[in-house]
Amino acid sequence: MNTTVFEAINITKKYRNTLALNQVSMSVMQGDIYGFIGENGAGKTTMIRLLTGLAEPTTGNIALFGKSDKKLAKQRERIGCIIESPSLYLDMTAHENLEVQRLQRGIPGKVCIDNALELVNLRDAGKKKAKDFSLGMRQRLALAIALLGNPEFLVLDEPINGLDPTGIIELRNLLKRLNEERGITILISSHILSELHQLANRYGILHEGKLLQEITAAELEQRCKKHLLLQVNDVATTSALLESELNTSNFSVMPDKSIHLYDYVENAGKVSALLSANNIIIYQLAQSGDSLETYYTNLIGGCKND
Ligand SMILES: Nc1ncnc2c1ncn2[C@@H]1O[C@H](COP(=O)(O)OP(=O)(O)OP(=O)(O)O)[C@@H](O)[C@H]1O
Repeated sequence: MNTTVFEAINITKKYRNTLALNQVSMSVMQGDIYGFIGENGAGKTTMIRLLTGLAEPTTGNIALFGKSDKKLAKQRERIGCIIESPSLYLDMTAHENLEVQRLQRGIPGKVCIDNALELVNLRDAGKKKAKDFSLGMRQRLALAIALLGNPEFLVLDEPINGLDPTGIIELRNLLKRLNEERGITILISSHILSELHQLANRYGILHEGKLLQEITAAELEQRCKKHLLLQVNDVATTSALLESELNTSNFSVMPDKSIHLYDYVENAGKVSALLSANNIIIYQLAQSGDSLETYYTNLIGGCKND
C-alpha cells in the first residue's frame, strides 16, 4: 500500500497582511520525488517551514507519516532538510563541518560522516575548506548534513538555485540515486518546472499561496505532448465543429484563446478543410508541443485571468 509521508490539509498561513498560503492541501507519498513548483513568493518556503516545524499554520493540519498534532515532533526526527541557505562553517573542511553537526545533533559514531561524504561524492574533498568549494560542492555538503541522521524523507528548498548545468546534473543524479537505492522520499522545491524534469515523479504547483495543481510526471508529459496549434477568429464555433464533425474533445482552449488539438496532429489538412468550409478564418495552424515552461506559464496565466 502507498503510504502518505506528508500531508497538508487545508493549510492557511498569514503573516500580518500577507496570506502566504491559502487553503493548501497536498500530499507526498512514500517513494515520491515531489517537485514543489512556484514563482518567488508563491509560498514554497512557508510550507516547508510548517512541515519542518519552524513555523505554525494559522489554520489547517499537517500530518507526517500519518501522525499529527503532538506526535509531529517525533516524526520530524525522520526528516532531513535544507532550507534557505544552508549554514556551513566556511573555514572548515567537509569532514569537520559534518563532525560539528553530528555532535550538535547527538548522533553517535563517526562512521555516519564517511557514509554521508561517500553518498554525496565528497570523500575526495580532503583538506579543502568549504570556502573554496564550488556552489555545487557546497550544496552537496549541505545534503550530506541533511543525510547525517539517516532520514527517510528529504526536504530540499531550492537546492538547484544558482548551480551551473554540471552541478544540476550531479545533484539530480545524486537525488535519483538516494531515492532509488535508499528508498528516500524527497520533496524538492524550485521556481523552474523544467529543472525538475526527469527527476520528479509528481508535482505540486503553487501560485500566490494557492495550490493550482497536483499532477504526476506522466500526466504532465501527456499535457505537453504534440498538438495542433490553432488560432482562429471564432473559438466557440471551432470547438463545436471539432466535437461534432471530427468527433474529438481532445483539445484545450488556452488563456490566449489558442486551441491545442491533440488529435489530428498528422492530419492538419482535414482540420483546415473543415474550418474553411465553415467560414472560420484561420490565423495559425501548426504542429506544436508545449515545453514544460509554456505549460507552466499558461497554467499560471490562466489563474491570473480568473
Ligand atoms: N516571516 C515573514 N513575515 C512576513 N511575510 C513573510 C514571511 N515569510 C514569508 N513571507 C511572505 O509570504 C509570501 C510567501 O513567501 P515564501 O518565502 O514562502 O515564498 P517562496 O515560494 O518560498 O518564494 P522564494 O522562492 O522567493 O523564497 C511572500 O509574500 C513573503 O513575502
